[in-house]
Amino acid sequence: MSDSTAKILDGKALSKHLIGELKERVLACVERGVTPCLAVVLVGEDPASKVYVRSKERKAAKAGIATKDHRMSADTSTETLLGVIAELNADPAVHGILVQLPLPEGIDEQRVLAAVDPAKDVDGFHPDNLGLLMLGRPRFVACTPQGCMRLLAESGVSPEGKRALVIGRSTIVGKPVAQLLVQANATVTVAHSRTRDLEAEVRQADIVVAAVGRPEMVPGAWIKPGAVVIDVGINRLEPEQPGAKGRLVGDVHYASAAEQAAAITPVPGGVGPMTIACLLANVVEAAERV
Ligand SMILES: NC(=O)C1=CN([C@@H]2O[C@H](COP(=O)(O)OP(=O)(O)OC[C@H]3O[C@@H](n4cnc5c(N)ncnc54)[C@H](OP(=O)(O)O)[C@@H]3O)[C@@H](O)[C@H]2O)C=CC1
Ligand SMILES: Nc1nc(=O)c2c([nH]1)NC[C@@H]1CN(c3ccc(C(=O)N[C@@H](CCC(=O)O)C(=O)O)cc3)C=[N+]21
Ligand SMILES: [Mg+2]
Repeated sequence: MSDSTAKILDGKALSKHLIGELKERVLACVERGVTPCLAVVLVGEDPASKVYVRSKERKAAKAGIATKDHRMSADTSTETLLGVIAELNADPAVHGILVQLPLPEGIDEQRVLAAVDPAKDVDGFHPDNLGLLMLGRPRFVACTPQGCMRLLAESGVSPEGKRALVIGRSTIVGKPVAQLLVQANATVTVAHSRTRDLEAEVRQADIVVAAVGRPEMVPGAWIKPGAVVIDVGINRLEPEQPGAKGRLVGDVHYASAAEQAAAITPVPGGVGPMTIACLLANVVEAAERV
C-alpha cells in the first residue's frame, strides 16, 4: 500500500518551460510593434501580496513582458480605484490588468472586478469571463485553476470518468477548477466548510484538488491509493525561531500523502509557479488579440 512511488508534479520546472515557450510569442508581438504589458494594481501593504507581485514582475521580465505597477494606499476609496481601472482600460499599451486580491476592507471587490475590461481580464475574474467558462466557451480562465489542470495533465491520469473532489468553493480557485474538471468529463464533488464527512469524500476520490488554506488538513491516510493530489494551499507555519521565516506547507500532509498517491504537487514548487506561468500566457494571448 505505501510504496512511496508518487510522481512529483514539478510546477517549478514546468512553469520555467512554459515561460520559456512564451518568449517566441512575445517576440512575434514585438515585431508587430506590440509589447505585451501587464498592469498590476496593488492596494494596501499586505506583505504576502507584495512578495507575490514582485515574483510575477520578475517572471514577466524573463519572458519579455512589460509590467506597470500601481501601488495605492490601504485607505484608497472604491471610486479612486475605479478611476485607475478606467485609465488602464483606456490605455492601448496595457493588455492585461490584475487587481491583487484580497483588497482592503471597505473596497467593493465585486464592483472593482466587474470594472476591468473583460478583454484585459487576465485573471479571469470578470463576470463575463466566469460566465463564458460556465458556458464551456472560455475566454480568460483563472490562472490557478488552469495551472491545476496543467499539472493534472502532467500526471498522465485522464480525468475522464474519474471521481474528482475539489475542497474549497472560492470564486478564484474552487468553483472554476470544479468547472474545468466537469468539462474534462470527471464526476465532480465540491466540499467546503459545511461538508459533513470530508474524510469519506476524500477516501473515494481519484483526483483531489485541495484549496482551503488550512495547513496539512488532509492527512495522507485519507488519500485513495493511486489518486492524484493537486495541493493549492499556501500556508506559512509559525517559525520555530523568532525572526525566522517559517515553512510553507499545503493543505495536504505531503509526506504521508506521497505514500498513497500516484502523483502529487509539492508546496512550494507546485501550483504556485504554474499560476504565474498561466497568468503570463493570458497576457500574451491578450496582446496577440490586438
Ligand atoms: N497556489 C496558488 O497559486 C494559489 C494558492 N491559493 C491558496 O489556496 C488556498 C485557498 O485559497 P482561496 O480559494 O482563495 O481561499 P478562500 O478562503 O476564499 O476559500 C477557502 C474555501 O475552503 C473552505 N473551507 C474552509 N474550511 C474548511 C474545512 N474545514 N473543510 C472543508 N472546506 C473548508 C471554505 O468553505 P466555505 O465556502 O464554506 O467558507 C472555502 O470555500 C489558500 O491557502 C491560498 O493561499 C490561492 C490562490 C492561488
Ligand atoms: N488577482 C489575483 N490573482 C491571483 O492569482 C492571486 C491573487 N490575486 N491574490 C493571491 C493569490 C495567491 N497566488 C499565488 C500565486 C503564486 C504563488 C507562488 O508562486 N508560490 C510559490 C512560493 C512563494 C513563496 O515562497 O512565498 C510556490 O508555491 O512555490 C503563490 C500564491 C495568486 N493569487
Ligand atoms: Mg502537497
